[in-house]
Amino acid sequence: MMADFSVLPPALIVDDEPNIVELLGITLQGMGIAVTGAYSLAEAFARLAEGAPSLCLSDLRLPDGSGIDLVRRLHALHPRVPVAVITAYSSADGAVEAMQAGAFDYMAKPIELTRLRRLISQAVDLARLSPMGSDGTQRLVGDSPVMRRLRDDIRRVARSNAPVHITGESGTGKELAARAIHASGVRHDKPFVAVNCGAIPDGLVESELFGAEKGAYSGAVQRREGLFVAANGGTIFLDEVGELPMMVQVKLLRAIQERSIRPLGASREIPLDLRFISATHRNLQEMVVAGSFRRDLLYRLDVVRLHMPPLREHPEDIPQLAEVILQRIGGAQPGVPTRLSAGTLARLGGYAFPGNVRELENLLERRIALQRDDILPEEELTSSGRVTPENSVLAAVSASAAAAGLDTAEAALLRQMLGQAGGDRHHAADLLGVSVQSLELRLSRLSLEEIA
Ligand SMILES: Nc1ncnc2c1ncn2[C@@H]1O[C@H](COP(=O)(O)OP(=O)(O)OP(=O)(O)O)[C@@H](O)[C@H]1O
Repeated sequence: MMADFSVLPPALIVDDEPNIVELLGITLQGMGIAVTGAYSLAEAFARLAEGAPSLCLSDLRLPDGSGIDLVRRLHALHPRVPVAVITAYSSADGAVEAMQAGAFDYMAKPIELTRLRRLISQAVDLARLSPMGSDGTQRLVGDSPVMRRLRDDIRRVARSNAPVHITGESGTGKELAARAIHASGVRHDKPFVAVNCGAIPDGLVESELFGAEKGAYSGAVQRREGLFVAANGGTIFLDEVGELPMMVQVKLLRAIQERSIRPLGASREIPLDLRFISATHRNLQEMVVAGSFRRDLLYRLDVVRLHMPPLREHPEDIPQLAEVILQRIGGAQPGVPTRLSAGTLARLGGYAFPGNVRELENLLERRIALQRDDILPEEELTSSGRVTPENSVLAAVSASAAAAGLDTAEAALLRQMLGQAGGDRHHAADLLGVSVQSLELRLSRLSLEEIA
């Protein structure tokens, strides 16, 4: 779809080399975007004071300072204005710092026109993305403060091409988060390719990822496109990236730096326009120290970090998660309960879930497969997962509320259960395992009658 750029304010181009300002200006104008130029940091600051540009392209090295200061200033003044930096060719030095400061992307000199046009189109798409992004975070269930913050972080990082590294225990939703980043950004209509780096035999990783020409190695009976090329234009999600063999780590580093790959046995490079998202449940810093993961690769992958909290740190999300999962897996089967009783929820809340949300899913799937009611027998919650009272569900309803006193904790629990019951007192009483009269008495004692 051809965008209508005419309604945008001018783009700001900052470079001390007039011919670069001219080249960028001509390209932008050719795409229908008005431009304004600045030849120093001071001049750029003066332009910003006049108003927000639609987007900004700036050299990193300016005569009176660093383009990173401009990125910071722009990000602070107008956080939704996309800014990209132009780096010196050899090393793309400063690119990682610029993206950490808020640049959505970078481009190395000498400037390649096809790439410049793509960068500008992405910047325009970003400038037009609604404040909340095209929201791909709905599938990440949970209203706890950590989950809300996570969804905000995802929407924020979705407005950039910077590589994201997702850490977190197994089953915490790292892949779900990667998909949400992709779905919330300007690449949402392009491919998302997930690769489990640990699941590919060492000898095949290179050809699987980068592709191979027919006959490139013994056994290569036909040409292989490779997953990077399959994902081109979109996002590649490298799960368990710590499992990559050293030789492939070198090639991955090159692919990120050069933005191109050469399939095995091929004579030419293929240009790449990819967003990299990686994940691991291992400690890559430790692997770097142990010599099994390249420090320079970690530096390139870990530009923006997202951490997925283990389920035991937000047990207050268990009821909602259970409901969504039950609806998803049991929705088609008549008679399958889509809510759990208060007793079951309390037992689940007292469990540490070493396998996190995936374990909760498995547990609920088993219940449905066995066609049992929603009672989870003690023996299913293995002793390894048992937790201490301080992170049980009742404590977790609101640890801070509990600290403020018993009444506050009770009020928080009543609010939560009424919320879950959609305001239905009978249902809420069921969830709590008390009579409606008892629930009403408690509500009245705590002056909460109005919330139901
Ligand atoms: N917040 C959440 N809301 C809804 N479903 C979730 C949430 N977190 C995880 N899940 C579900 O739990 C399962 C495991 O999630 P996912 O595969 O993304 O975890 P992971 O961290 O990538 O696991 P691993 O490290 O084992 O690859 C998936 O079915 C996913 O849909």
